[in-house]
Amino acid sequence: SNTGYIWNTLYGWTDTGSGGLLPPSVESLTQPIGHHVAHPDTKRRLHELISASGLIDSLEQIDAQPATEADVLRVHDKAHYDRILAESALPKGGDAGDGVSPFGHGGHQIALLAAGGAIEAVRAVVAGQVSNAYALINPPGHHAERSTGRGFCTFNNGAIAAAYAVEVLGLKRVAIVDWDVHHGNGAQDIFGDSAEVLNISVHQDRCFPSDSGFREERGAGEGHGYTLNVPLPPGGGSGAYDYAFDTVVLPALRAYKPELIIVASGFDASIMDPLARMMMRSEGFRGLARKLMDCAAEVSQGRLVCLQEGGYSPIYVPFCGLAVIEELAGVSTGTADAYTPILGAMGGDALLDHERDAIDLAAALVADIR
Ligand SMILES: O=C(CCC1CCCC1)NO
Ligand SMILES: [Zn+2]
Repeated sequence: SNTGYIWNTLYGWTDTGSGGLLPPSVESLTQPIGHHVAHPDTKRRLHELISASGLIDSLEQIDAQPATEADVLRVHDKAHYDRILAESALPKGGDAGDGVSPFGHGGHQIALLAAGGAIEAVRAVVAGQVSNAYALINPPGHHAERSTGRGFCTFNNGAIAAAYAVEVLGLKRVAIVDWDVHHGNGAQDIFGDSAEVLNISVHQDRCFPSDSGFREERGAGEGHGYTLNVPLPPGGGSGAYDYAFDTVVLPALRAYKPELIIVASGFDASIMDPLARMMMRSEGFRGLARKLMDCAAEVSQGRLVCLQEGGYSPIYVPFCGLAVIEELAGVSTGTADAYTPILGAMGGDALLDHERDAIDLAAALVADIR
């Protein structure tokens, strides 16, 4: 059993501009700054830790190929695709669609390479070339909707990969498990009326987008019941996430029996992340990966593909990612997370009553999955 790994130098060259989160503006006195929260250095540092720890020697490198227009148009409308290409041709590039998701000149090439990396990982896992895979792709995708990009996402990498698995590889049931701390609104928008893709999102309640991700959003028509949202109160750690996975995510996967599990793997639920208020540590993410691997072994012949989404702490994302990819590969490099003594002592891992109550309400929705 071997683990596929995707990285491309261009994923480290996305141009997130000179703002910290918003573009700099003299009018609003938002100063320019060296690193935008989504600066690609964070994900490049994860790649470098995978290399420096020696883990990379246990992984099978898979080469990303750019997604084609046809790949993108399975989930996005042509107007979105055409606008991204047009803005990418501008000297200073453009924006994915919400005004806070900049990309540089030629950025469409990197966005297509991210989507293509997701496709290649799914292709290799379904073909049995590797037993599971981690695609360290960038820019992320899970906020991108059919008609627009948003939340730093240009094309919905996970949705493009899921649609490829269904329409090209002929799979009948694909599950997307989104443990990024923000709501997986993109797959919900794209697959909301389909039972062929079960979309499960565990996220901080009303963090981003602040107006979606509620339990009541369950899909429509054929898709009713196949959108499953698990909003968590702020401040949750591994107690909340483990309980959410044990009582909602894993039972939903056992009921649905997907032929492939795609993970929208963001590390912005970590205690060090600037864009959310959860308290996960690297060992907590390792535990979620283990739970999904055990469930995949039961239901999807072990087929599990992790796609990088968010994660904004250049200090801590490397250790969260290393833990997950070590677990996928069944390898221990002996690289202890040096931050555990400090960050592990900050509390937040106990499951609190209000977290349990919120998760129990989502658990009731699993009954409608068949
Ligand atoms: O990591 C992300 C991006 C969230 C930010 C997008 C704008 C403000 C919050 N989504 O998963
Ligand atoms: Zn996120």
